[in-house]
Amino acid sequence: MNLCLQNPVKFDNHSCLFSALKTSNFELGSSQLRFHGRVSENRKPMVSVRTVSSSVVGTVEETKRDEKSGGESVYDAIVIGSGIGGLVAATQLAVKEARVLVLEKYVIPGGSSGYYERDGYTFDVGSSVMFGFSDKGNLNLITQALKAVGRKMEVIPDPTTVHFHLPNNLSVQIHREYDDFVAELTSKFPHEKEGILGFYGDCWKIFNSLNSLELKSLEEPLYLFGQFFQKPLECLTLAYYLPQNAGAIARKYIKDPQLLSFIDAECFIVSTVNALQTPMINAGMVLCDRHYGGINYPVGGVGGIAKSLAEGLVDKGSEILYKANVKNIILNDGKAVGVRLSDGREFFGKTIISNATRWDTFGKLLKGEKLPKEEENFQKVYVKAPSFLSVHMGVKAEVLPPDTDCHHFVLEDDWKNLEEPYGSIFLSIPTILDPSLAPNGRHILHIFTTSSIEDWEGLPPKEYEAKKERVAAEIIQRLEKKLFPGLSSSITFKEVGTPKTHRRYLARDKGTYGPMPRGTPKGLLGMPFNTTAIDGLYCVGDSCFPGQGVIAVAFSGVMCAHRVAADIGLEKKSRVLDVGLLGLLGWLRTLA
Ligand SMILES: NC(=O)c1ccc[n+]([C@@H]2O[C@H](COP(=O)([O-])OP(=O)(O)OC[C@H]3O[C@@H](n4cnc5c(N)ncnc54)[C@H](O)[C@@H]3O)[C@@H](O)[C@H]2O)c1
Ligand SMILES: CC(C)=CCC/C(C)=C/C=C/C(C)=C/C=C/C(C)=C/C=C/C=C(C)/C=C/C=C(C)/C=C/C=C(\C)CCC=C(C)C
Repeated sequence: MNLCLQNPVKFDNHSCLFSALKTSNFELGSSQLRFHGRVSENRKPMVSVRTVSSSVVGTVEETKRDEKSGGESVYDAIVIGSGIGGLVAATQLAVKEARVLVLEKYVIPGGSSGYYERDGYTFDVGSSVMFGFSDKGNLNLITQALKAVGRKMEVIPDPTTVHFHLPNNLSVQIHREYDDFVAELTSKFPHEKEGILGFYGDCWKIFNSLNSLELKSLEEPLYLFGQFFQKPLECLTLAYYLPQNAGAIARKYIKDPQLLSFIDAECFIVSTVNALQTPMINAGMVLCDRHYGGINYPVGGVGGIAKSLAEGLVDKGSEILYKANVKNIILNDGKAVGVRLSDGREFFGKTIISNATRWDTFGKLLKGEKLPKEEENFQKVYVKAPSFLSVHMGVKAEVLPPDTDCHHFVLEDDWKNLEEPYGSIFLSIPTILDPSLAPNGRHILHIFTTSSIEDWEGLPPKEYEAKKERVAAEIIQRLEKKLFPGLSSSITFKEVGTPKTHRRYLARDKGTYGPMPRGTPKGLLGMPFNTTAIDGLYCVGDSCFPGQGVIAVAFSGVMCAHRVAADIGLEKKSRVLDVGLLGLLGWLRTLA
C-alpha cells in the first residue's frame, strides 16, 4: 500500500517506483541501488543447482561455508518477502555472516508493517500497537532485532495500550502501569477482584518464564535441552501452558459473564478470535508485555522498523531486491534449491525461506506439487482469518477531545457482534504520540474492521467504489456517534482499502490477517514452526509459531534464522537429536 494504493495501474510503471523511492522517509542506501542495477543486468542464476545441493547440511565441524564457488556468488539463504518475519530471519542470518538475498514483490520493505505517504501524512499500513519495543528484558524482540544490525529507533511510550468502549457503556483503559490497570478493572468488577488477580497472575507466570529464557529455535534440540537444563521450572511452566487457551483459564478464576466477555475482547484484538480459542502463551505474552516493557511507538512511524532492518541487512553485506515477485520455488530431487521470478530471473541458494503465508507458499509458489501431510494437518487445524476493511483518514485536530487516547477498540451494543464482520472497530490515532506524521493542525485516524474478501469480489468497478464509500461512511458514523461528534465533517483526507487491496499489496491469500483456529485449538500445540516437509524450505511469519502479531513474527524470524544457521553449518547441531526432536514435535502437532 503505497502511493499506488488507489491506482493499481500505476503499480508497475516507473513513476510509481520512483515516487516511492523518493518519499522523504525512504532513502535507499547506495549499496542497495548498486545491487538493484547489478541484478537487473545479471539475469543468470547466481549459483548452479549442482553446487547448492551438494552442500546443504552439516555440522560446524563438518561443513565449511561456500564463500565462492567457481567465481559465482552463493547465497546461504534466499528469503521470499520482506515482512518483519522475513527481515528478522534475514538480518539474524546476516549477522551470523550468512549471505542472504531478500526478494520483495513490492517497492519498499515491511509488508503489513510498511507505510505509505500521501498529502503530508505518513500512514502505517497495519497495526500501530507495538509490543516488544522496550529496552528491558529478553522479550523486546523488535529492539533486539534492530540492535543486531546496529540500529536503534527513538520511541514514544504510550500511556494507554488500548481504550476499550464496550457494550453496557463499559469503558476500560489499559494503563501502562499494571497496578493502575488492575485498579481500573477492579473498580468496574469489584466482586471479581480475586478472579482478576488470578487470571492476570497466570499471565505473569507465563510472561516471567518467557522473559527468563534466551529465545531461539524450539526446533533445535541442543538449545532447547540446554534451556530445560538451565531453567527447568520456567520451561516446565511453558510446557504446561503450551496446549491451553486463555478462555479456559479465565473461567477457572472468573464467573461474571461480562468480565469474561471483556477477556474475549482483550484476546480478540491480538488474535481475531475469542479467549476460548486464544493460546494462553500468546495471551500471557501480550497482556503482560504492555505493562512490563510497555507499548512504544517508533518516531516517524512503524514503517521505519522495516526500513532500518533492510538498511542493516545491506550493511551486513547481504542484499534486498524490490519488485522481485517470486512465482515458483524451484525443487531439485524434492529439495528446495532456488526461486523463479515472474520476469523469468532465477536465483539459487542453499536454503529458501518463505515469508509468504503457508497457504501462498504451498498453494501458489509450489503449485502442482502434492501438499505435504504436515501442511494438510495445518490446514485442518487453522483457517485463514478474515481480512480488514481499512480507512486511513486525515482529520482536523479540533475534532478530538483533549486527552484522547492513541488506540481504541469499539464494540457498541451487543457482545455477540465481537467476531462478526464489521462488528467491532479498531482505531489508531498515531499522531497523538507522534504529531510529525501529519501536517500541523491535523490528526491521522486509521480505522479498521474485519471483513471477508467474498464480500468484495465480483463487483463491477463502479459498484465496488460505491460500496467502499458506503461501508466506510457507516463505520465513520458509528465512531462519530460513539466517540467524536462532528467527525464526518472534519475529514480532510480519506482512503479506503478492502480485503482485495490487502491481497493485492500484501500478497496474502484472500488478504487474510493470518491463521485462526478452525475450532478450539490445543493452545499453540498445533502451530507449525519453521521447518517444512520439503528439504531446504523453511517458512517464517504469522502462519508459523506463535502466530499473528509483529512481535510474534519477529520471534518466528529469530527461530527460523537459528534453525537455518544450524542446518547450513553456522551454528552447532546434532543430527541424531534433530531427528528425535523434529519427529517428536511433528507427532505433538498431530494431537492438536
Ligand atoms: N493490521 C493489519 O492490517 C495487518 C494485516 C495483515 C497482517 N498483519 C500483521 O502483520 C504481520 C505479518 O508479518 P509477516 O512477517 O508474516 O508478513 P507480511 O505479510 O507483513 O509480509 C510478507 C511480505 O512478503 C512479500 N511477498 C509475499 N509473497 C511474495 C512473493 N511471491 N514474492 C515476493 N514477495 C512476496 C509481501 O509483499 C510482503 O512484503 C503480522 O503481525 C500480522 O498479524 C497486520
Ligand atoms: C517445544 C515444546 C514441546 C516444549 C517446550 C516448552 C517451552 C520452552 C516453550 C517455549 C515457548 C516459547 C518460547 C514461546 C514464545 C512465545 C511468544 C514469544 C509469543 C508471542 C506472541 C505475541 C503475540 C501473539 C502478539 C500479538 C500482537 C498482535 C496481534 C497485536 C495486534 C494488535 C492489533 C491488531 C491492534 C489492536 C489495535 C487497536 C487499535 C486496538
